[in-house]
Amino acid sequence: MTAKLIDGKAIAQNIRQQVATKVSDRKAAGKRAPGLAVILVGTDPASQVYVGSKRKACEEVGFVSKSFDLDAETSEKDLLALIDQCNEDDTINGILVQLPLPAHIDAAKVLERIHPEKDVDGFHPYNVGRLCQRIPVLRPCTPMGIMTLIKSTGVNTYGMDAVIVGASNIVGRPMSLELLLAGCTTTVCHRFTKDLEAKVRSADLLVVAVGKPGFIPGEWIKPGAVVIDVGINRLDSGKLVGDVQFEEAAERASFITPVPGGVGPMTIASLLENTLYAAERFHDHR
Ligand SMILES: Nc1nc(=O)c2c([nH]1)NC[C@@H]1CN(c3ccc(C(=O)N[C@@H](CCC(=O)O)C(=O)O)cc3)C=[N+]21
Repeated sequence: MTAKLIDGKAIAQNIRQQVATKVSDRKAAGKRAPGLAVILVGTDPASQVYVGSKRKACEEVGFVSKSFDLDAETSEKDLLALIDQCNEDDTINGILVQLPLPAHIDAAKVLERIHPEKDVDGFHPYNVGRLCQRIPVLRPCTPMGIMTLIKSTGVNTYGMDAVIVGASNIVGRPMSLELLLAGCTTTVCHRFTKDLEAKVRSADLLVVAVGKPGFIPGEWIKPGAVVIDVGINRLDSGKLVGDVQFEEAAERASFITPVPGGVGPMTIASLLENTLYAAERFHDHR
């Protein structure tokens, strides 16, 4: 392997430590600990694991985490009422509704109900629009964490050709806005893209978020490229792998993220940063 590994786990741990220090300083100054409401609808085992690690991370840095576990049949109306209640609650600085939601609930409607100042996932159209117009406030957590990883490499992103594979609302689209803001020329690929191979081969910076194990062959990586793998796929063997064929890609890339221990831990670190930011910027008088 010739690429340098980007150690997301260590970088995330460092951010968590910095957030914890700021929280204890706030407490010493007589201010309230930031509060995060974590709302889970249903009992999807993967969602339960992710929500559990977010709650644990909150407590580790000294936040107050408020858990709302609703059963899978909860109506949209009841969920909206809970969000209204969290919007009103001065002890809550951030609201996270774990996705995916059950099919009978309109997720876009739910996310729009969260007050933009408490939208620590950065999914509200207001916050996406702010990022689009180069005046970000609360930024979507996974792309924000990826920007922190890219900065850690010291590479200059200005003028890079960036290719993003996957055009979801939670990763691919906001990722393209972040990279545009960082001076890249960005191409977003999706299921209708012609000649994906040629586009990937042209990438100085590649971000892959499709959720298919080994979807990008390692030979497609341009020598010296920076490779960010957002996929987390569990194989039947129990092994976790990304969307990029790691060993082959690592022979060609200059920097590459591992799975696990790459992008995943950064998503949670960004959530903590956003919650602290919301508390300081919008609710500091409390
Ligand atoms: N409203 C909302 N916000 C989210 O941020 C959100 C969501 N819904 N729904 C589900 C996805 C998934 N997600 C992850 C967070 C951390 C890891 C993580 O820490 N992964 C570790 C461990 C992987 C493992 O062992 O499973 C790693 O990659 O090293 C992964 C995935 C946040 N999500």
